[in-house]
Amino acid sequence: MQTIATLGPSGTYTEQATIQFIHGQALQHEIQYFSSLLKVIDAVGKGCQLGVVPIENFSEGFVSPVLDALAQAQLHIVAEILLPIQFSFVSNEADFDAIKQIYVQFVAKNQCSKFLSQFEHLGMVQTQSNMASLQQLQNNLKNSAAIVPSNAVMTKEFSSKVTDVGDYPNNQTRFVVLSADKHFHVNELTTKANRDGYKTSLVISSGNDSPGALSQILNSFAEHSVNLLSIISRPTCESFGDYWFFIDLEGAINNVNISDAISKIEQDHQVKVLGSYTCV
Ligand SMILES: O=C(O)C(=O)C[C@]1(C(=O)O)C=C[C@@H](O)C=C1
Repeated sequence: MQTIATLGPSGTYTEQATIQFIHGQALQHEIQYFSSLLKVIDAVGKGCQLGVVPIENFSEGFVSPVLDALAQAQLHIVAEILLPIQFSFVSNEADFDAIKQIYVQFVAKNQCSKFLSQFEHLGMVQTQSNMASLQQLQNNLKNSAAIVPSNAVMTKEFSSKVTDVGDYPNNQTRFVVLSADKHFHVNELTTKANRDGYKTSLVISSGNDSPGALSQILNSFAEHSVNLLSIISRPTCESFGDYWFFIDLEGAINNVNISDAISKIEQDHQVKVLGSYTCV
């Protein structure tokens, strides 16, 4: 049976996105759990045919370790999934003064920064996944608390529960489905393709540091009437001043304006197409 890699233990938002994808596409894939997002990415095309990872949170921005891994990996984004995210704070200490440590996933931490600011003086134990935060709390209940997905805990499981501790009420995270095979078929009849349209994600190397390098890239898109949805830079970690530009464009790669703009940019820069996909 084919497998799809996701972030474990079971109960993460990434698993929820994975299940939504499997059901929406009527796939028979078995879910395989990994303890970190990098391990999920690493498994795609090796043990697992597909993988799902979060790429951007509505307030926190892009998930940097995922971008960095995608710049290097030979993988393709074949679909995107958007999920509402809500966190709760749970503990068996009724008195908050008794809490000495809080387990929280590294991306979730910044999505709950206002609520967590009252515990600034405490040790935050950063975890790799929201369900790892819950498991660590269950293994070490005394003087501890955790930030967990609201739907992961029963109402009476902990004596203290504060629901909806995120900074923004309409918090959302965007997840991407990765495949080693760029022709992996996503069934568009079951997608919202017609409503939301295609998006194309690129990684462009900044190349030789020269005046106007970035504006040259942006001008190529403007000249071809291509709408940019987002742009973010990440260090390549090869030398100072060397960056990857991650760019999301509105439209599919087979749109002639997009392919012409990319061909022009390729004259001076290395361009990698991460994928052309819709929200499913
Ligand atoms: O899937 C989960 O529950 C995770 O722990 C991962 C993750 C992420 O890294 O973005 C997923 C969604 C939320 O934005 C916070 C955490």
